[in-house]
Amino acid sequence: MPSLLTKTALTGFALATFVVTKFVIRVISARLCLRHIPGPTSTSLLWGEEWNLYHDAPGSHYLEWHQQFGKVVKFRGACGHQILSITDERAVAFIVGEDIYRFPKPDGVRMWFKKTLGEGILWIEGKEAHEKQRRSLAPALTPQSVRKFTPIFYETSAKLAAQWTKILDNSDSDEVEIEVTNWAGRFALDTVARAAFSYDFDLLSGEPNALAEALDGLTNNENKLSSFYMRALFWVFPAILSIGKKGEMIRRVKAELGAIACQMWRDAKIALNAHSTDNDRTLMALMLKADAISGQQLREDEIVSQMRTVLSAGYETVSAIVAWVLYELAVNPQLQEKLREELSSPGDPSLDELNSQFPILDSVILETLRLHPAILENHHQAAETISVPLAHPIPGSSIPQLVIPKGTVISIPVNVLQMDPEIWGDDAHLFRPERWNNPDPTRPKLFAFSEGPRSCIGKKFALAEIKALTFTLVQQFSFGCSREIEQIQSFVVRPRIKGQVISSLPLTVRRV
Ligand code: HEM
Repeated sequence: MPSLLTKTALTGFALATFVVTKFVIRVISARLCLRHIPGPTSTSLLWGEEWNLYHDAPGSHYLEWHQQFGKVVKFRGACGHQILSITDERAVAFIVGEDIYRFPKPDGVRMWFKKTLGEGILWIEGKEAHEKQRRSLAPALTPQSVRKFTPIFYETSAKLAAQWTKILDNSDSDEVEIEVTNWAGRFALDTVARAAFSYDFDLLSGEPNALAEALDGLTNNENKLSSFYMRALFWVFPAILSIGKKGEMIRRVKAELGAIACQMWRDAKIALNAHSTDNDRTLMALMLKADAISGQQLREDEIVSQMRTVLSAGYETVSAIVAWVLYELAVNPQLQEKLREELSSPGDPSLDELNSQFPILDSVILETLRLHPAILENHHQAAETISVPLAHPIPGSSIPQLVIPKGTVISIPVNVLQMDPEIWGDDAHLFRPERWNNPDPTRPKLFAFSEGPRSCIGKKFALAEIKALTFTLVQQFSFGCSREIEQIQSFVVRPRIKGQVISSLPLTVRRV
């Protein structure tokens, strides 16, 4: 008679064999299903293409592959897992459109958001749960709400300009070199925190701030080996996000941001209960008000996760785009002069004026978003085996469809979509804001904010604050660049001096 121990061991063994067999069958059938998809041969058994994707110019391999293999490309990630890179316009519209909930974020990406921000809108999946969170955030980011935040955008812009004036005043020269990415980050975090819940990190006073440094350290990879391991492996082993120094940093930032958000939530709640209208200018108060009206009543932890998410989503992206706008103006002096002429009207324009009266400003920002998308890849994972329609059949086939097996990770490379010569012309790789004058209405839109039900909910907020800052800075300063600058892949795509490790953008700044 087998003992209880033997029985348990046999059951365990049978279970493990079942799980492993199921996994192997799934991997083999996925491989068979995708065997006709072209792509590069793997350069590393262990890392697949991750090493090259991480270390070479951001997005450069996606550009090469799609030029060579067409609009659907298969490549390997770490530990042999298969990734599909898709730029076919019909397939992309299908994946990010109404079917988005069948293509959730990959497990590793969700784990990252959960660990750093909590169970907010960037983490949540499922139509009903996501729509609930989106509905509660939406009233705080409507054009009317953004109008209420516009004075904050000008105040933080003026603070930044005052700091640069001080630097110039303290210099013997009428031209100084300023490291712009650091100031852009301070501007973006101060702005979003003030708009979100009237919290002033006061980073624009120029003093060091431990939380801001931790937040930056969390996502600024700066090509460290540890950041590479994390990026390469979290797809297959999401638990890697809990270990080591980075894991510790993740926990600390989450706790500190949570403490601030908690306090602000309580203050906003007191103001709401007292029917005070003073607080109506913050994103959190607008959210609470909308919830009270709808009777939805979000819990404290839900609101706190959402506030962390808003801070994080609105910080790095805006900071990167501000840096790239100033860089493009610095290396295009004639355009910078034309823009200065356009922005020469006195006083701060209203939001409506900012959005309607400055076509050069508009085109500079759109062209920057096109050539320097902050979020380079939009990642998804097929929740089930799904047949996706294609505009262009896979080479060698006539079937305008692609069957994507359950579990396959999908990457939509934004730079390839936004630099496709068939759409943007032979000069697609050049910064040419004029292409936005009278654009062809049939031309696909930018993908920098994504599209569909999960597209960026803060787009109008982001555009307004970037416009207000550009307006303020270009009126007061002129910019030049004497260094060779390249892109570096961090959480977002940042600038750095060519050949250096750390992200930075030193620009020469003068008063006008
Ligand atoms: C230039 C600046 C910005 C860019 C380029 C940008 C880009 C994006 C992109 C590409 C997504 C989709 C992400 C995905 O599908 O994985 C996204 C989502 C999101 N963004 Fe932004 N963003 C910017 C600024 C902001 C700001 C300022 C806020 C808040 C005030 C914000 C809040 C959000 C939120 C909450 C989501 C999640 C939406 C959802 O899942 O329904 N973003 N953003």
